[in-house]
Amino acid sequence: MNALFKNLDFNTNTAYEKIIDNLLQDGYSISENFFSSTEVETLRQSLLNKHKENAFKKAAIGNKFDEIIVKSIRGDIILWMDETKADVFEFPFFNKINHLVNYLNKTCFLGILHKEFHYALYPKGTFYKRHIDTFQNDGRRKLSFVCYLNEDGWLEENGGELVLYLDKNGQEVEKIIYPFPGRVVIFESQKIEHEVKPVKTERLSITGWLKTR
Ligand SMILES: O=C(O)CCC(=O)C(=O)O
Ligand SMILES: [Fe+2]
Repeated sequence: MNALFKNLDFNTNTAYEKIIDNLLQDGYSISENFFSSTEVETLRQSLLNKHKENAFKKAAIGNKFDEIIVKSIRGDIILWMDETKADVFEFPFFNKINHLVNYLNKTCFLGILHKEFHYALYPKGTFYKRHIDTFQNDGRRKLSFVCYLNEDGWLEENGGELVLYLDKNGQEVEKIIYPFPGRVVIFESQKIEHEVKPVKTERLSITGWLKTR
């Protein structure tokens, strides 16, 4: 085997292959149990601990250096994560993300070089109006990633569904996705408009972006 192919030698991961197939076909993918219930529980605790320390800020429209708060557009509060300071709560999260990113880079030549993630908490009554993630003048965002950290037994009536606006042969189709714990949604940042419907119960998540150079 020559050096190039040796580098590409790795085990096929069926869950990741499904994500890739779905992304190529539909522009989005939904994975159930991407994170185990223990991992979700740990990350939820991490989020809630940091929230208790008042570390969360009102989310902004614009990138993280450009904080114009527009409540009529989004009402979540967020905290950017710092991988270099990841603690025992966050370590398994970044491990899994890096594993996925390596796989995507090896199999799809996506060239993901950067990533950014934040915790998000949507208090009761808040929402995030229809938008596209690259409106925040960050064209490097390739894939958007959301994982839900709500408690087991989250009900559809709690609201806060993510709606993806898809194009099916020139017709707009809505894909409704409930924020069930452990569920991960990945979609093409530059293509898919989406919104978070008003929540009736506090809604917890981590949102992030896989970015090219
Ligand atoms: O939490 C979600 O389901 C999506 C959040 C979102 O669209 C964003 O933060 O840009
Ligand atoms: Fe978004």
